[in-house]
Amino acid sequence: MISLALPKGSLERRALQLFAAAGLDVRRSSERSYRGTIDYAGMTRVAFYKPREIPLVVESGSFDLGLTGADWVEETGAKVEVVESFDYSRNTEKPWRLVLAVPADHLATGVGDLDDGVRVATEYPNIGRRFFQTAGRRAEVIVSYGATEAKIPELADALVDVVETGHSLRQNNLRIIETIRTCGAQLVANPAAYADKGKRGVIRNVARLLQAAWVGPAHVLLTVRTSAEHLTEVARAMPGQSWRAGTGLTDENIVVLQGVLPRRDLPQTVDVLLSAGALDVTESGIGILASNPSPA
Ligand SMILES: Nc1ncnc2c1ncn2[C@@H]1O[C@H](COP(=O)(O)OP(=O)(O)OP(=O)(O)O)[C@@H](O)[C@H]1O
Ligand SMILES: O=P(O)(O)OC[C@H]1O[C@H](OP(=O)(O)OP(=O)(O)O)[C@H](O)[C@@H]1O
Repeated sequence: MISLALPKGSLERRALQLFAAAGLDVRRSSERSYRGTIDYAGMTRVAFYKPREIPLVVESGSFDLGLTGADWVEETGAKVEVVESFDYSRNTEKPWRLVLAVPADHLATGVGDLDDGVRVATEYPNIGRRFFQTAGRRAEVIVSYGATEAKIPELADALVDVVETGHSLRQNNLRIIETIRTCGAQLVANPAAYADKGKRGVIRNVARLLQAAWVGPAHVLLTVRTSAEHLTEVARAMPGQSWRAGTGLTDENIVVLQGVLPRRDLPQTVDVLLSAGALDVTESGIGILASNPSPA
């Protein structure tokens, strides 16, 4: 029922990990195969495309759903529904940026310091032009097909490009003077498919599974044992999303509590629980964390 375009290249490895973590393993004969399958009811066709093409093939209806970069959604101006966002980049679990950069020894500290007619190399001519228009500066946009840093100084004076770690800019002696926007990976849907009741259901379920697999590992499950005597204080120290899991195997006086909390809060919460009188605290990793927005 649903066809899916997955990103080839920079966004591919983490996309495949995320789909696998959600139980939506993508099977294909080899990494060079651009067709795959996902064993999930309603997912009929899976293909790999360049992220820059995905917004357009989703807009046209060639695919119902696609995972691409927010930069290409904006650059193409494709009419698609953004269903979910995931802030990862090629190498990190953080969003990347589109920036304006100049040679390190340039005196400019912002776009306003660049001369009218400045030559700007970019793979994002629409975003680049709009940025200069909004800044009230006239720029000559030079379309680049990659290795954009190399265009300076022969073809361009500045560039608008993707920055993740900043390594490429440093290696080419360039310096950021403006951040144009931050970008993450986006799950986008064809508007007609999203309006169709059956397809929308599958799209929403896939998005929910991916989101659950995205947030799950950032959380932990705590299992806490306490004596009935310390229950009130220990329960108070439990995370917001907690429940009573049972009593001790042989000792009715032992209460077992469980709760979910962000992994970053773990050290502090363990300290507080033990100080409140907990007998022990066990932490387990979480794969999927799925919940209804408003539980009954
Ligand atoms: N470190 C990074 N370098 C390049 N692109 C990145 C990085 N992190 C995230 N991205 C995003 O990955 C996507 C790359 O898509 P694009 O269609 O431009 O393919 P590409 O230029 O051939 O690059 P690649 O094949 O390496 O993915 C873009 O949305 C881009 O912003
Ligand atoms: O900040 P960084 O971590 O260095 O990542 C950003 C760099 O990676 C991308 O280039 P890519 O390797 O995809 O080659 P390309 O320039 O030919 O697109 C992008 O165009 C930047 O050059």
